[in-house]
Amino acid sequence: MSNADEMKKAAAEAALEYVEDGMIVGVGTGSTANHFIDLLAGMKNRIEGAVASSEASAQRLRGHGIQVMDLNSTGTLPLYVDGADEATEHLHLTKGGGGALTREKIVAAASETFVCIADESKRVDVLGAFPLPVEVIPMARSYVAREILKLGGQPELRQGFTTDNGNIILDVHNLRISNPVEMETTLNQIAGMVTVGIFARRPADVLLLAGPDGVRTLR
Ligand SMILES: O=C(CO)[C@H](O)[C@H](O)COP(=O)(O)O
Repeated sequence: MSNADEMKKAAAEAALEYVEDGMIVGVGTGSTANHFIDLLAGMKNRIEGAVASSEASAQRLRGHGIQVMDLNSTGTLPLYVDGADEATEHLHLTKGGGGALTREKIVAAASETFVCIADESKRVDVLGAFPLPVEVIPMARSYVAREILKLGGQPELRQGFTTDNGNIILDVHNLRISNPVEMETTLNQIAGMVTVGIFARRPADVLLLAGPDGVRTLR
C-alpha cells in the first residue's frame, strides 16, 4: 500500500470482520467511513440496516440500497465504525473534521463496540495538532470563543459551514491535549457548547490502523 486512500480502504476492509449477520451497524462520516459504506454494500443482504452519523452518510447508504434506521427505534447498537482525525495508542480520538461530531458522539455512545478505522497518518502521541472541532449554538459563538481563549486555544470559525443540527463549528488551534478526559470534561462545561471533538470519555474499543505493511489492531 502506498497512498493514504489505499490505507483508508484497507482499514475499512478490516472492519468488515466485526460485522455479523442480522446486525444494525452504526456508520460514521468521512472518506474512510465512505470506504466502509461502499464495502458494507457487498454485505447488505446480511445486515438488518444501518444508523448514520450524518445526512451525507445516510444518503450514501441509501444509494447502496442499505436501509437507514432511526437510532430512536433501534436501541443499543452492537457496532459503530468510523474514522478519526487523530488517534492515540490509548484509543483516545479527535473527530469532527467533517463536522459530524455530535451525531458521531451520539452513535458511538449508543454502541457496544466502537471500531475506529484510520490510516497511520492519524496516529499521534498527543492529541491537538489537528485543529479541534467543537460544535456550538450560533448565539454562543463569541462567548464560547472567549472561554476557549482562556484555556489557551485559538478558535477559528469554520466559514460557510452549518452542521446537520443547524449549528456552527469552531476549529480550535494550538490546544495541546495532554489529558484528553480532563480537556473533554472542561470544554463540555462551557454554556453553548454542543459537542467537543475529543472522544476520550468514550474512546474507541478497537483501532484498526493501516500502514504500508498492513493493518494493525490496537485494543
Ligand atoms: O470525524 C469525522 C467527520 O466528522 C471523520 O471521521 C474524520 O474527519 C476523519 O475523516 P477522514 O476519514 O476523511 O480522514
